[in-house]
Amino acid sequence: MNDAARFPTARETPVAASDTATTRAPSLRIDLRSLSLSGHRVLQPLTLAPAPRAWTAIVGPNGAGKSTLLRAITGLLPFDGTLTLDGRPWTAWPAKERARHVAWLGQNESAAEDLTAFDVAMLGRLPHQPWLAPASAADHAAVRRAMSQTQSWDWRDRPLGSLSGGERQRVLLARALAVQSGVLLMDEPLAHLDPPHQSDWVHIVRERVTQGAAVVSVLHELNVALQADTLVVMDAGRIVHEGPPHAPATHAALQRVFHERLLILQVQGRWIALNA
Ligand SMILES: Nc1ncnc2c1ncn2[C@@H]1O[C@H](COP(=O)(O)OP(=O)(O)OP(=O)(O)O)[C@@H](O)[C@H]1O
Repeated sequence: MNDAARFPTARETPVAASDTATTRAPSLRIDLRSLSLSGHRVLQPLTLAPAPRAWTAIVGPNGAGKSTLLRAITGLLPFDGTLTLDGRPWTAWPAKERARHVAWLGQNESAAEDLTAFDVAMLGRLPHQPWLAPASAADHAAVRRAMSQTQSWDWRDRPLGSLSGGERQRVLLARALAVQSGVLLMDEPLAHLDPPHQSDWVHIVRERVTQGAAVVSVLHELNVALQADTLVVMDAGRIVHEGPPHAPATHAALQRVFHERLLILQVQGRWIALNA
């Protein structure tokens, strides 16, 4: 029996009382003048302020600067400009408090391969735990909930290094969800996920957004990105368009940055992009 047969899908996961609680998304904002890596200017002037109760998808061609922007807005890369959380400079926040507000799932993240999947997901609770204190009942409940949502609870006792690419990604996603933060930033979260788990991911994002969170994801899967509330289209280190997925201007921007190599169609009420 596979794990999907033993565990409820994200859609079916029972909603615990704590999951219905409203999340307050602090306002995160980056005003960037420039960002250079190894002497090469990678990002041009831009501003991004992800809205609460909304899912923002960042899309664009390879090398456009999507991952760099996401790492900058997570405070992981120095740049010329300002980064604020609730109007207060990023660096003025105590790191632990900041980490309770903003959770991050990086691209191809490395993690301690010999830790169990459960312990990896529990790392998401560190910002909630006093120094050297054991995990609380609330920590256990948050981890169980996150691992059930991503259908990774089945492997909780297995070392991370023994999991397949998709299984590992679902554990790392559980770690980010377990933070229960108001802002959730994810770089290529669908990497290695099969189509049903991609759909589950969309459902999880929708649930977090309904609760009040601001979710930002860098995505190569345009068909998934077209389900977001807002698309941020990047090209050559710039944000060239920001708009809803149904807007003709958004479709035109996508066509421009992908050199008219797309067919953007509406099928059964949903926008999809085919390679042309
Ligand atoms: N350490 C580095 N030194 C110099 N240039 C870098 C460095 N890291 C990234 N770059 C360059 O910065 C640009 C933006 O990279 P980034 O990874 O942000 O793009 P991306 O839009 O996420 O691309 P992809 O879709 O291929 O993942 C690319 O041209 C890349 O080659």
